[in-house]
Amino acid sequence: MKLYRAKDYYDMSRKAANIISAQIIMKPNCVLGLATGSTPVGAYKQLIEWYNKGDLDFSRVKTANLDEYKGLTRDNDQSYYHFMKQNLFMHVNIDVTNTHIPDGMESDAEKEAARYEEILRNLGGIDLQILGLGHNGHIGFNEPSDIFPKDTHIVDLQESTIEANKRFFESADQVPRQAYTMGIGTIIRAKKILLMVSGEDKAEILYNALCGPVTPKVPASILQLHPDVIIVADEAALSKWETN
Ligand SMILES: N[C@@H]1[C@@H](O)[C@H](O)[C@@H](COP(=O)(O)O)O[C@@H]1O
Repeated sequence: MKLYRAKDYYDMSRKAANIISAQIIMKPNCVLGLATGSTPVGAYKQLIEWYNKGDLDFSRVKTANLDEYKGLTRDNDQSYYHFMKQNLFMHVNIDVTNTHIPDGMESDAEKEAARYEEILRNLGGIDLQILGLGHNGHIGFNEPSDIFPKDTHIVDLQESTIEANKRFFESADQVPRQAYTMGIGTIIRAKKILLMVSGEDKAEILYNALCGPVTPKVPASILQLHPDVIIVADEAALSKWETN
């Protein structure tokens, strides 16, 4: 596990974008596992800037997103499909047929989970998986549980996640109660993982995830067992680390 300390959110974003760019430059047809949420937005912005300068080419890059809310149409401005379009895809030369996101409108959960796992298999595995960290230790939408879910599946979102994500919606009532997410097994099959963490509100969970026991009660703790994890966290997110 490699830990890169960043000064603040901006510095974290640039460091993470450097790691993503290196992946694209070294393997132009790489498969990127993408994340949503506020954490990776700055890194995506930086990638767009480098693309506009002619430094990056996304034409052969393939992507697979971690998760999607169940019941939101693609054009709903809170869907992760919409998020990816707005924050990255529409600004770079990526081929949309090379981008994959679970279909939130598929009501048959087993069918959607199987379809998404097959897509991931056909892509030949994820070269670099980008992750953010939920306040309860979730990665993707894998909520604290008694087991580490293996494959893509449907989840009931926990109250704390609904509460954390309501800032993107008009009210908590509008936050979907379920989502499709890659499983923990799906995530750790990625060859390399980049975990981005920013802010003091994530300090305690980051510390527990990386220094506490490996347990499905803290889903991100599984990362301790992955052979190639890079963490880019800012000083605020590392504050608990320093006092222990
Ligand atoms: N499903 C997403 C995760 O993929 C994300 O990493 C996490 C943290 O979000 P944020 O970066 O906004 O703190 O919560 C969301 O619920």
